[in-house]
Amino acid sequence: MANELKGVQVFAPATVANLVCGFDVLGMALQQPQDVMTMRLRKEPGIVISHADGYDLPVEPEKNVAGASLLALMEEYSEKVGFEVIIDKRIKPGSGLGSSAASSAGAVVGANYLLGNPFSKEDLVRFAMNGEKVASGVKHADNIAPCIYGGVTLIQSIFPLNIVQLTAPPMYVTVVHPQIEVRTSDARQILRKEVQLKAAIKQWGNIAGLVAGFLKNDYDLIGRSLEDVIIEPVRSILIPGFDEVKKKSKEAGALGGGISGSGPSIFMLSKEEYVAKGVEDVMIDVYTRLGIEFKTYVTMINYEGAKVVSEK
Ligand SMILES: Nc1ncnc2c1ncn2[C@@H]1O[C@H](COP(=O)(O)OP(=O)(O)O)[C@@H](O)[C@H]1O
Ligand SMILES: N[C@@H](CCOP(=O)(O)O)C(=O)O
Repeated sequence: MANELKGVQVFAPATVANLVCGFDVLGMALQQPQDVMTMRLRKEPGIVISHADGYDLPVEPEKNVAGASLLALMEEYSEKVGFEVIIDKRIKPGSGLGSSAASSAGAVVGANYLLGNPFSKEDLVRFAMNGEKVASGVKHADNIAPCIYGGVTLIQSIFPLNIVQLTAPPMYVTVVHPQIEVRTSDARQILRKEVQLKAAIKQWGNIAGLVAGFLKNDYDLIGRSLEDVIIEPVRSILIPGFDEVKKKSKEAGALGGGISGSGPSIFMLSKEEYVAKGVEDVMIDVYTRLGIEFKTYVTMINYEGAKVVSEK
């Protein structure tokens, strides 16, 4: 039964997908930045979307990732319903911080709450994957899953969907977002479709090592496993300053890191806050010298995920 609520405000976190070696299967939710969405039930069926963020994004439901996700949810809901969605994006589209996932996930989390929570988190991931299809042409779940579940997630299988929520020790995440746009669809287009067996062996060893490091709270193992021999060599050429940021961040004590999602954002993991702040200084120095506009964040893993923060 739908809640007799006027409306809700939803926070949906940025996410770091891939986590270096786990292309399309690993992802982590961040405490900052977050998208803010205001949603309410409409008496008439249908979806009305507006943006309060100045981004020139489509508002036709089937062209906006939030709308596409809500359409999937409405198809499975037992009654005809309608939603109004006001999106205030704090995660810039094309950032590599799961902008499309935040809008998709926030929309279905808010809708589910307004309907009295009839759907499971796994259902919500399935619905929100329709938003990723609009954004990048592919129904990947490695941003959506951590955005909805929080923390760190593993997509063991996409079809059928099997999400494994991992434990992970507290870590600082330093992010630099060079203000250039790298669309996920483009960053997928340039990838080779086949890999060498030698590279595959190294990659799946790193994925297993990274997952084991998270589960064992083993920071050294996490650091040693943050290596990508398949995707990063191809995509890093799209990101000016990448190699220098990576090298100098490690020298500053970071555990490791790499491209956030499909880029251009770069993330680095650190055990201590002072190291995370030193890594931020490295990032500021590199992009100031390159003369490229950028934003930085020093944040932590968000163990909660997208949530309704207030009722209107
Ligand atoms: N509500 C929305 N939020 C973010 N992106 C959207 C939204 N609706 C449509 N899009 C499209 O999705 C693309 C952003 O997806 P993507 O390139 O994956 O960015 P990110 O890497 O930040 O997730 C943009 O090009 C934009 O046109
Ligand atoms: N696995 C995807 C992740 C895209 O993340 P985003 O934050 O750039 O949307 C990919 O690498 O293509």
